[in-house]
Amino acid sequence: MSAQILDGKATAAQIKSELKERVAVLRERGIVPGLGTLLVGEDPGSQKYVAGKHRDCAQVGIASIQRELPASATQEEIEDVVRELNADPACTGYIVQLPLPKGIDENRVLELMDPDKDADGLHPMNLGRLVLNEPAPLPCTPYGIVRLLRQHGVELNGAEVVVVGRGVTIGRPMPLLLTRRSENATVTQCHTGTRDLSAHLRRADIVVAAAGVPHLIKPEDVKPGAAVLDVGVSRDENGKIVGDVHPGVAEVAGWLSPNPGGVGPMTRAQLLVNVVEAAERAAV
Ligand SMILES: Nc1nc2c(c(=O)[nH]1)N[C@@H](CN(C=O)c1ccc(C(=O)N[C@@H](CCC(=O)O)C(=O)O)cc1)CN2
Repeated sequence: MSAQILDGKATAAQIKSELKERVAVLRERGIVPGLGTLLVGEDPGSQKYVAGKHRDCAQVGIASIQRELPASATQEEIEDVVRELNADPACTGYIVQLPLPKGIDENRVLELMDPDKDADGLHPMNLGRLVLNEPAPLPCTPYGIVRLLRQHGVELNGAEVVVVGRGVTIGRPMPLLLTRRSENATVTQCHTGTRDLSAHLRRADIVVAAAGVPHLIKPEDVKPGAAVLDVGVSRDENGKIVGDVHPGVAEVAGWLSPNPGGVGPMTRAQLLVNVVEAAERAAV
């Protein structure tokens, strides 16, 4: 038996069509939501993701503000653009595409952002609000995953979830989201220091694989019927995506998110949700 597909492309398309209507309502009131992006360097993956975000904006009627700096940009040059986006009234929300080049203090850049314009939910103030259970823009990939699971009827309430990874965009915030009362899952966070990863994985009803290690999750590690989300992105010699999940997992899992076509489009859709919600909040 083959796993059911957690179709991120289709779910994201549905979210975008709802957002298009909400943006139209805002525009009728003279409010134009605008997403800013700051891309530093020439990483082809990051360039592709940013281009995708602006394509999505065009589809739903959100204005685009694109800022780019070379990989040689200094901390000060990057921070100057952040200050500019903070002050730009046309930019109602923005993101700094991560990772930033080596030698740049990413946390200092994130901290300098206006938390009210943080479309990624990664500003320390907004991550703190998530910890405190206060309203805040939610980190895009983790909330995209929650919506993808809900859309496909995967039960979160009481589920045993294993998150593999501890990065700032997914691994750290994912357990915070899943353990809220509204999701009510039990989460084990695993990482490169976990002694017996397979033992944890075999107990999981849901696996979120965000380690960036090609084919880390093997069929024999997965409980039959589990939902498996492949979030890892490595590239082969032709630039093709290789996920964290071995293709054989499709024969064991109950649900599987393809990669590409699973969590990536949901990350982008959730970004638009954050931009629209911020514009709606500001309009009241
Ligand atoms: N500021 C941020 N930086 C990064 C984030 C983030 O949420 N905020 N997450 C990742 C990259 N990311 C978003 O920026 C992202 C990853 C993947 C996709 C996507 O649509 N992927 C497609 C495949 C595209 C391809 O062929 O390469 C898919 O999965 O179908 C969008 C956004 C790190 N940085």
